[in-house]
Amino acid sequence: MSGISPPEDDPFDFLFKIILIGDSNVGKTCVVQRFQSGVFSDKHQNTIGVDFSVRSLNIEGKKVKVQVWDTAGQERFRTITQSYYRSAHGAIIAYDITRRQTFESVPHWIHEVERYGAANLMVMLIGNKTDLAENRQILFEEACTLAEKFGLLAVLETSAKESRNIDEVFLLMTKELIARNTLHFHKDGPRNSFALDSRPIVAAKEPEKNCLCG
Ligand SMILES: Nc1nc2c(ncn2[C@@H]2O[C@H](COP(=O)(O)OP(=O)(O)OP(=O)(O)O)[C@@H](O)[C@H]2O)c(=O)[nH]1
Repeated sequence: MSGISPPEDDPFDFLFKIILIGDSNVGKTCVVQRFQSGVFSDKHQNTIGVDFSVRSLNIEGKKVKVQVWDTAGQERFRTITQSYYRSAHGAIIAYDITRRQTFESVPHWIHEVERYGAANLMVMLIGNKTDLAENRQILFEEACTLAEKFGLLAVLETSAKESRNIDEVFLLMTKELIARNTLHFHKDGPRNSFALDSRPIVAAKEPEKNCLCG
């Protein structure tokens, strides 16, 4: 476990905790590293327990602090990682588009979230490693069907290696969290406001690889 708490004198309008879960080796740590510092490393080291990182975003004039909890996918750390679900506002479940087994685990991760997370925890699905498209085993449409079945917020396909859709994942989640936490700003309700606000962000880079559910 590593990381530091954000300084208390660093002001922000919103603080959101997002937990990243999914099978081992799907690329969770690489996604977080790409989001936090813009780098990708081929050197692989399995996460031990949970790693913490933070990044500040400016969204529509609001300073948003995003804390990301990168969890170990390995079974032996399950008890530790489960204890982090409760305080999360959002969960991102990751699978590897080149390994069907990691996609078949997604319902298991959804059940974990339902079991250990808060009742209103927002859940998104990401299919990582799109740079390995020639080895693809899961169609994007399959992921959308699954996400709709379980009422997830959205599905995005990403590549930590090629920096595809990484910021978009966190922006999408964060914007929805802001919308849900500022209901009084949105006379049409959070869902409508969110759809209007967030679609262009995702569509800008990978129009065919995002699906907003619900
Ligand atoms: N080609 C490709 N490889 C990736 C990508 N993201 C991660 N990898 C590789 O996949 C392997 C696993 O990445 P990690 O980020 O450590 O996986 P993890 O899901 O955090 O694994 P655990 O810590 O065990 O849960 C590493 O060898 C990475 O270099 C990607 O977008 N494309």
